[in-house]
Amino acid sequence: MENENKQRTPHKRRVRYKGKYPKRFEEKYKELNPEKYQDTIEHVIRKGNTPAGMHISIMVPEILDFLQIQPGQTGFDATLGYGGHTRAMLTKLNGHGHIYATDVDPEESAKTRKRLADLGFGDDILTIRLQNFCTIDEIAREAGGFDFLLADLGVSSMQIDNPKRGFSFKMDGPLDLRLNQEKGISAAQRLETISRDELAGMFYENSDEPYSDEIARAITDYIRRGNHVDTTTKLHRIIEETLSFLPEKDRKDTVKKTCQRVFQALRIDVNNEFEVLYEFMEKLPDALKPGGRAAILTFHSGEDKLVKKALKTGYKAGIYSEYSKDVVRPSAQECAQNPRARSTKMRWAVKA
Ligand SMILES: C[S@@+](CC[C@H](N)C(=O)[O-])C[C@H]1O[C@@H](n2cnc3c(N)ncnc32)[C@H](O)[C@@H]1O
Repeated sequence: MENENKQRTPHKRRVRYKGKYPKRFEEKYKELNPEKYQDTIEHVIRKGNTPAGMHISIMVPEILDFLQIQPGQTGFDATLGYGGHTRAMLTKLNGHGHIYATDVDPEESAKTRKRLADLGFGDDILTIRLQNFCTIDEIAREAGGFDFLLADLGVSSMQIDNPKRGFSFKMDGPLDLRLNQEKGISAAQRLETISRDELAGMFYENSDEPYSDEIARAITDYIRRGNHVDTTTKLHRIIEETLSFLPEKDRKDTVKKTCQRVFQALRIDVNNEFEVLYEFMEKLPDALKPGGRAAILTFHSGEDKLVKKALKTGYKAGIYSEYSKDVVRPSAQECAQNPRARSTKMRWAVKA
């Protein structure tokens, strides 16, 4: 009875705990300032993640071991990115020699140029060009040929993690996928004009997508009804709906893998990745000095097949004295620490 007489206090809902880590890319103020918040960065890396605005370079010891860089040599880093490999190679030069580096991303390469200059790697030892690596012949002419060369293909973590670039289906953003947002057309624009058959062919040829036809049909039907596939979320949803016929137990995983393949196929297309890689591999032998060493990291089977074939053909023609008959893979420990290393394959060749 006593209880009934007690005045009821209205139940107050507890405020939901939002967690102490910022979740949105723009809020990651500590991670986005790696030089300032070193301990936060180390903590994120120890947990097996890549801090926002940063890229963890892959297979650094294996690359350095193969390239055998000596002070006084001239090298080429075809894919500057965050500059981690460039920095490691510069350190091997010990203040003597020169590295030329290219990247097509104006936003990230400007940041990397500053970061490396702040570390003491200025124009005297490092030349950075906002240029496609398929112009390797021009740069080799200027440099007088290369003793060592690295190409770490694909995209950097900074590009993947920045929702404004549209590389990841996991974050909402414009469906762009260009490495240089100042040139060419975005993936969204490409989808506006491409035919259904060509789109299905693109998904199949660039990424071996098993549901190429179904997804191409769903996208082109959606556009024909007057809609635009202009965000990562819209494309993700279309893929999800297209695969809704799958048994529930397999669906989530298949949708994820399909998204990865479809986004990759579009990225390859809007950046002409196979065309420029083919041109680069054709020009590579003439860019190397006799005895010059080249290492190439690939991240999917299309790239790897192209690189493997070019090196094998060059070896058979006597252009290379040695080449990697088997791929070199990152260690299990590296893959555990950096999951983005898992799909990496390294191939190499030595100019005769
Ligand atoms: C995997 S990241 C390189 C990361 C770098 N090795 C590091 O340690 O930070 C690949 C980079 O290559 C650039 N890239 C891709 N294709 C290119 C091309 N055809 N020409 C020049 N740069 C390219 C991308 O913009 C990206 O910055």
